[in-house]
Amino acid sequence: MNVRGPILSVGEARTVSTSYGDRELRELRIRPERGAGDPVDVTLWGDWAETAEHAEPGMELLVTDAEADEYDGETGYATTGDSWVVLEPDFLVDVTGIRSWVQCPRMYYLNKLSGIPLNYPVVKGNIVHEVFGDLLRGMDLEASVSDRVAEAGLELGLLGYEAEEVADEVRRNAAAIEGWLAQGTLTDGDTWRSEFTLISPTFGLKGRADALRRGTPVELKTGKNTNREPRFQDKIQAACYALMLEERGVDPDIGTLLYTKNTALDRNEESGDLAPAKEFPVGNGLLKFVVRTRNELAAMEWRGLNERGERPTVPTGYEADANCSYCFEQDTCMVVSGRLNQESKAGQVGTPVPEAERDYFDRFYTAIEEERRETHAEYRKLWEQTPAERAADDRALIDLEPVSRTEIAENRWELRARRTDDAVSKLREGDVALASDGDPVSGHGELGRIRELGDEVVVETDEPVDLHRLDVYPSEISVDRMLTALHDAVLKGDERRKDVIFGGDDDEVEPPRFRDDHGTYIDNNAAQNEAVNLAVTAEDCALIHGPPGTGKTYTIARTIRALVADGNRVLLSAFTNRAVDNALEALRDQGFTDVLRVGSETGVRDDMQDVRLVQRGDPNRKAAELRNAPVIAATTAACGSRVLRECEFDVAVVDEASQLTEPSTHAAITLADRFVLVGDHEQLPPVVRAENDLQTSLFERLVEAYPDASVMLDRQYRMSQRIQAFASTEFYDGALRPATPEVAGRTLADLGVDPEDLPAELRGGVSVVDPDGDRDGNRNVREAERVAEVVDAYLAAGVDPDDIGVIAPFRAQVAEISRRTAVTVDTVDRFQGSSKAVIVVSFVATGTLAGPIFEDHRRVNVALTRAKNQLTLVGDADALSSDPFYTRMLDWARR
Ligand SMILES: Nc1ncnc2c1ncn2[C@@H]1O[C@H](COP(=O)(O)OP(=O)(O)OP(=O)(O)O)[C@@H](O)[C@H]1O
Repeated sequence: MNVRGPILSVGEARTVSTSYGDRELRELRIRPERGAGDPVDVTLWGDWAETAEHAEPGMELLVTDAEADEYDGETGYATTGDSWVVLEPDFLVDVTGIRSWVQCPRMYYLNKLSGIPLNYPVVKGNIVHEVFGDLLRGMDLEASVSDRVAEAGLELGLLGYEAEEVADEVRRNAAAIEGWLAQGTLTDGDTWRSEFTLISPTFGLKGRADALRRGTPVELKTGKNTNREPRFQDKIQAACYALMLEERGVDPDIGTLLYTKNTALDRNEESGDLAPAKEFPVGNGLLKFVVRTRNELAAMEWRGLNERGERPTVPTGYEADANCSYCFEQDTCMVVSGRLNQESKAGQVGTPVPEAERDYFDRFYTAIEEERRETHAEYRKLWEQTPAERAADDRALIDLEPVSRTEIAENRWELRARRTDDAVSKLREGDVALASDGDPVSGHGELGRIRELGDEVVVETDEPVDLHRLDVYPSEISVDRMLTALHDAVLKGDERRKDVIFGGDDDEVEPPRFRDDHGTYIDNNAAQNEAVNLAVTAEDCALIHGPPGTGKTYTIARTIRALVADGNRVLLSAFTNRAVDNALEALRDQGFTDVLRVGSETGVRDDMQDVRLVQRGDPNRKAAELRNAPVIAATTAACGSRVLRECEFDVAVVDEASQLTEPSTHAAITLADRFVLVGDHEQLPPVVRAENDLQTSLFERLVEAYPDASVMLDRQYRMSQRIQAFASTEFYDGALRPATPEVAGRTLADLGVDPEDLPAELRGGVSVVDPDGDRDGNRNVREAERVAEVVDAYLAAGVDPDDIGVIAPFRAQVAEISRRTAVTVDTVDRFQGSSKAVIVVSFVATGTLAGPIFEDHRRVNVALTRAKNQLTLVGDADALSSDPFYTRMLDWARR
């Protein structure tokens, strides 16, 4: 049986004599049934006693195949020969993390902080891996090499490599693979799968195996190893995959390491074992070692968050017996130790960063790790929820019927499947999701990008899957990128800028500075002109606060033109692809076209594909394209990629900055000398799961700290006077006004509608409809029907369907309404940044206002400021009047 629960206490190590001789043991007291049961003792025998050394009260313990024993009338549990002991099973460790941990725990920490840099061994390694996959799929070696080298054109170019020299080297590495594949090591009966994603709920592990051969793991290493045995850390990596395969009921007794550089040497050389493939037995002892190592790592991560000392616990390097003088990471290790004043075996160089910066680093390091835990909790739902529960939770589309799997350009696969119901989900076109054969955890799952989400679902993946189910994928990549951005901001950032952002060590922080030369850039809007001036003259940073429809995008485009005219190279970034593309469109409208868009084909809007940087091609040409563009446009997520981390800019202009966490903002602004943040902290805040410092954007903090460095755009080009009044008073101190009389006077009549054709309650610019019905969970069916009737009335009066939008607080209600109308229905989050002539808002609440409807007032602000001509609120007036804010809203709407 399995025993699982939080640890209450950890006993001392003891040695007892048994019939098998002396044995170590350690007792832990835990609360079983995940904390719900009465405390029991669990005895960890033998090597598992070592895991108990890392255990602490509060951590979660899992013992599989435990046996129950009675002692003094109390039931206790003990490990058996079949048991696995897992600490913090909910913490998902990546296999590559375990690999670096066994080399040196500090290396694990450094890799986490600095991410994967752009260097030749990494890029070449990737190419060889891709070629390996191609060879397994039966592709011709030459065709694969030239194809894969071309695909890496941009990265190679940035590193100063020519295609031919790389192709030669890859060919030599690939020859080892091909030779091995042909050697007869493989019989016809060999079944292969390349690139296989594995997740382990029991062991708290995840990773992607290079290949599986007859169910056993094969790992490819682009190095040389002339020893008989595979390298220890390489074995551990393969053993991790073996462990995860074992959990799926396969029993992989061997692992294979393929060292591709081995045949690059003369095969007749006497010294060393030059066979590229090295097999090793995967015994139970090795698997247990892997689990104990993972436990050690998970325990360190737990202490980092739960032992609140002065600084988070991080590895020092003394945990391992690695020799620092042989380590490639020695310099990095010493610099990080020196700058952050961390203890480390390698020693320290340099002077520590100021106290305020170290505190900032520690505070955000912890906040990001908390967010990682929340991401893992999302992950867990993949196996803790049944498919039906996940579908009901909007996290998966299930019961898809596969239609086709087609190999398409760039070695990708197009998977098509038919939907068998009209269920809604959080999934959207352009999202990365987990495509699977129905079971993403123990079946076959691949990450892919959603291309279409109609009656047919179309997903693009690297490997083919029978598409039966599509799940929201709780990626850790944004967490990882926040960490590297934090690292870069604190360790590499410019001193003056760091003073502005982190406050320096003095109480007296010198505010951002500006040059003193005012110009006229926009002549019909004083605040916009002031904003461009701030941005152009900023020596550190400028902050542009733009309420709804005030011309943020227009101002950004004008700013970028002015900056480029002054000889600056500009990075244009935003939280979403949509905002990046909107800004590019505004630039185009203003006659400026010299931009390069960095992003994936599916992420970038169709009409911006012509300026998208295609990474495939001649290295020199590709690198020059990136280096010479005066304006580069990419999402902040892309700014954390290894390609953009290599780029430098004079100015970074970041839109939607109020929706970005501080570390995500750093990802863009550390690439530039100066920065301009544009946003509105009265609209949607950063989307994070943890409740901590990540919830406040850098934009908001700086606007409050440096009011003189910010300007608020106060003329809006969207809403009629009637519609904007409430938002202006509630959120912008009454300062928001319509930009022109034409905007102020917008009505339904502008849409060619005769108001007389509408019921009285649907006219007048702003109106309220009070439906009957009851809230049932997150939906109100009667209200959904009423909303559909309202929409029909507008359609009948002649409003174009494209001019109407419906906003609801919950996806369940969005689904109810969508079933009843063909116009766009969505949640607030999906509506931010867009507008419609007519907006209908469904509030769902009935009776009392139990539970948040639009979670916070900033969401209501977004909902109420999307309409240009007519805004109709549908909601239970009694419920709404129970809250002062909504009472004021009703008063305004009924005026
Ligand atoms: N100074 C201006 N003169 C004329 N038109 C303008 C000016 N500023 C903005 N506009 C127009 O107003 C409309 C809204 O501007 P824009 O899209 O830039 O607003 P936004 O603040 O980015 O909107 P959102 O709140 O959706 O982010 C656009 O059609 C734009 O061309």
